[in-house]
Amino acid sequence: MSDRPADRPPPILAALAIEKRFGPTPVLKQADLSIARGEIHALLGGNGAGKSTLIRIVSGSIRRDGGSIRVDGAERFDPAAIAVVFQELALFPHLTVAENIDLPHRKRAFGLVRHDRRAREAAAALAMIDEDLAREALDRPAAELDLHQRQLVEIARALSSGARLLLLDEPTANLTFAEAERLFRILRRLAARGIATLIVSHRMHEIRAVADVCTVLRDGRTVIDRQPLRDLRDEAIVEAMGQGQGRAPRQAGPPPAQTTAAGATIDLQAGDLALRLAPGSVLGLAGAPSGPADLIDGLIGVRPSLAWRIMIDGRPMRFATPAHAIRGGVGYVSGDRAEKGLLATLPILDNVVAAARVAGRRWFTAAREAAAAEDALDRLSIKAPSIDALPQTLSGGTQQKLLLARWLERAPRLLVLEEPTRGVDIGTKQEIYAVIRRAAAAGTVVVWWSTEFSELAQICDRVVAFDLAGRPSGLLAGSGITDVAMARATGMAA
Ligand SMILES: Nc1ncnc2c1ncn2[C@@H]1O[C@H](COP(=O)(O)OP(=O)(O)OP(=O)(O)O)[C@@H](O)[C@H]1O
Repeated sequence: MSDRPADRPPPILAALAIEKRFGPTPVLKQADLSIARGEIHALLGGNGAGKSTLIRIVSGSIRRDGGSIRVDGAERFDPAAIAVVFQELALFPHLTVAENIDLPHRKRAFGLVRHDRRAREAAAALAMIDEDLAREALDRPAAELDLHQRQLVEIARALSSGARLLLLDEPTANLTFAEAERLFRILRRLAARGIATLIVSHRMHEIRAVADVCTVLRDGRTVIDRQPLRDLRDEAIVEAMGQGQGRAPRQAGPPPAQTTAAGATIDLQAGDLALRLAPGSVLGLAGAPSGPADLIDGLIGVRPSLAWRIMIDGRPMRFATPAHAIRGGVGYVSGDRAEKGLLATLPILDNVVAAARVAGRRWFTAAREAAAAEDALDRLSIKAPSIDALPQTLSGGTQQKLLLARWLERAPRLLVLEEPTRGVDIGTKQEIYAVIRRAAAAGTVVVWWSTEFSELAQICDRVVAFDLAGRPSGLLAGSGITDVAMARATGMAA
């Protein structure tokens, strides 16, 4: 049946002709995914292409409607062989790291609990990943670890349960530059021991840095099936995703319809560092969250900044609440879409027009709101069944685009962006950059925090770097804004 040479082992995973529909909507249409032992495999595709759905099927968390899955050539396999490494909420915070690693064994245990042996096994699993972490963290509650460390503990748990394929869905979205590098080194080390990884990422430079081969999904179908990345140029991949030149994004759209007097000058001062943001400036913020978050909170009216004095048009900027800030011409795209961004119980329409309503103190739906929302969805290529659907039915990256869509029709005086491209696909990132450039051209001052240094380097005039303690540690400008300079100034160099 197979044309595989007899001496080559079967792939660790062969998922063939996978089909899935949600209600009447087909989401996976004969998708194939095949992963060899010990390879790092990138699963690529635009927002809503079906990547997360395929991962959920392969890991057994949802059922497929069609197709077959084999692990090591067998249809019956130990589900623990394939493990999803979640980013958050997968560890019990009050249990120690060792107990968390040990948890999956408990449900299988019979007879005496061999406590010391278990502890040794947990230590060995974590040491395989990071010896320092194994030495100092095993007896600490998981709650004390940072996100990156928790992710490593989860990998250790998967390995100690017998996983031979790790599934990582956008694992670097909340990591610093150095943490992402460290994760990749670990994945490569595991690959050398025969552990395969499937990684989903929209960051092409990361994919190139870590993965060997890729599979590309487009509209639920496999359009590139397990090709070595070195044989594929970026353009070919983007084209296969359906995001090449032919897609003609509506970048050069009309100027924003409801122009809030753009053209403010903002002065920022922290200690010796003073900078003036003239209308149309794009200021990047780089570094661990605490520094950028303090400045951002001050700018959007959440609470006065501890470190920064903020003036707008020569007067101290003090908004009592975020609603006041919106009315004062401040736009904000939160990086935490679940907590601070999306109105989860309200339809897409309300999410898109939320800013306009707060600014105009309107709370009812007008026909032109629906038209504006449709237009915003169209402009950011947002794939949604209708403007009446709830945001939860959208893919992760699509939800992110929804937050930005609010500001497409307005030209705020100041637009504050927190990781607006997190989880957003390559084609749409370019559209978002175009939106930022267009807002700046209309006189909006843009302040933009991103952990993806290469995008700050592409677009910003200046970048303030923050060190790991949250203090401003450098100001970069023009050609001085490089990945390396930012990594160094933020203390995130690998
Ligand atoms: N529970 C659900 N009900 C209805 N539709 C769903 C559900 N889950 C996913 N979908 C739809 O399935 C499609 C594929 O979503 P999926 O999350 O797999 O995409 P993705 O490729 O992972 O996207 P992203 O890159 O944005 O994370 C999307 O159009 C999404 O709206």
